[in-house]
Amino acid sequence: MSMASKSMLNAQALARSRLSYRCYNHLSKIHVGLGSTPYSTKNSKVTASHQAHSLLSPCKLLSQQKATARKFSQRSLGQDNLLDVSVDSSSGVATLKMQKPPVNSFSLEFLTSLCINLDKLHSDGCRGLVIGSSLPKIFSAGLEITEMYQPDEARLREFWRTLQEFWIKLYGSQMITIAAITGHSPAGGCLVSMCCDHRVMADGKLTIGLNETLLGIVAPRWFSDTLINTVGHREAERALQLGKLYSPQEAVAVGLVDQVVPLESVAATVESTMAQWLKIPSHARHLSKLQLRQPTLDRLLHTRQEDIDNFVSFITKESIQKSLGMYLAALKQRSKAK
Ligand SMILES: CCCC/C=C\CC(=O)SCCNC(=O)CCNC(=O)[C@H](O)C(C)(C)COP(=O)(O)OP(=O)(O)OC[C@H]1O[C@@H](n2cnc3c(N)ncnc32)[C@H](O)[C@@H]1OP(=O)(O)O
Repeated sequence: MSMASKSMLNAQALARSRLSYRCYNHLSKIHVGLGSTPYSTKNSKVTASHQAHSLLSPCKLLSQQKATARKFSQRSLGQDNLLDVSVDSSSGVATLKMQKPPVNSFSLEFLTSLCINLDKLHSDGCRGLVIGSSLPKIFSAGLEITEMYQPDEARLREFWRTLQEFWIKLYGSQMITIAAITGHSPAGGCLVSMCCDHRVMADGKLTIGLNETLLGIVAPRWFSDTLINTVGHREAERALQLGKLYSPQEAVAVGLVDQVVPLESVAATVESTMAQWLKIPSHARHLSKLQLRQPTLDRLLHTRQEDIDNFVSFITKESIQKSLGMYLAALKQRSKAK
C-alpha cells in the first residue's frame, strides 16, 4: 500500500474515532450496562454467550493482522441461539443473521441480543453491517405479539425501552447498514429494514409494510416518522392508515425498498452495493446520514419515557388487548390450518 493511501486510511480511522457519535454517547449514558447486566426473562437469561462475544475484537484485531489475513476470510463471532454474526476481516463488514424460529419475532431477549451485538460491532470498528435472516421466507414478523398480550407491566416497559434502544442504535448507526430482505417483513420487521441505509428485497410472494392498524394498534410516532422519511408523507399517510403490506414490486415502486432481485441474487447484490458504499469516506457519509436522521432521532431521544408511558397505557387498554388476542388467535388458527 502506498504512503498516500496509508495516510488516507489513517485519517479516516482517526476521523471515525473522533466523530462525536451523539446517539451512542447518549445511549451509553442512558442505558449503561446492557451488555453486562443479566436480564432475567420469561424463558431464559441473556448474558453468557454475549459476554463470550465481547472478549473478541475482530475488526481491530484482524486489521492488525492484515499482512497475513486471507482475502475475504470470514471470522465468525459465534452464535447465540438467536443470532448468527460473522465479520469479513478484509472489508470490516459484518453479517448479522436473525435465527429465531419460527418467524424472527422481536421478543425482549431478541432485542437485547440485537442491541448488544450492534454495540459490539460498532465498538470493534466494523464499517458495514448486513442484516438478514437464516429463516427461509421470513425476514422478521415484527414484534413478538405475546410480549404485548396480557403482559407483565415491568417487562412490557423493558421490552419497549429495548425496542427504542435498538431503533436508536440502528437508525443512527455509524456503520453502513444494508437489509437483505429474503422473506416477509411486516410491522417491526419493516421498521428494522427502513432503519438500514439500503434495502435489497427478494422477488416473490413476500410482503413488507407497517400493518399495525390491521392488529387494531397504532404505530408510534417514531415508526411513522421512519416511514415518512423513507417513502414520503403522502404514501406514508395511505400506507399507515390501510396497514398496507406491499409486494416487493410495489415496495420498490414507492421506495420502501431500493432493489428487488431474485432470491438467489440477494447476497451478491448486497455485496456489490456494500462495496460501492465502502468507497465513500466514512465520516462524510455518516454525518450526511445524521444530518437527515438526527431530528427524527432527537424527537424520540427527548421523549423516551413519555413514549414508554403512552405505549403501556395504550397497549394495556381492554379494547386493545381484545384486538391483540383475536389477532393472535387468527394467526394460530391459520398456522394450524396449513
Ligand atoms: C402501540 C403498539 C405499536 C406496536 C408496533 C409494532 C407492532 C408489531 O410489530 S406487531 C407484529 C405484527 N406482525 C404481524 O402482523 C405479522 C404476523 N405474522 C404473519 O403474518 C405470518 O406469521 C408471516 C407472514 C410473518 C409468516 O407466515 P408463515 O410462515 O405462514 O408463519 P405462520 O403464520 O404459520 O406463523 C408461525 C408461528 O408464528 C406465530 N407468529 C407469527 N407472527 C408472530 C408474531 N409477530 N408474534 C408472535 N407470534 C407470531 C404464529 O402464530 C405461528 O405460531 P404457532 O401457531 O404456534 O405455530
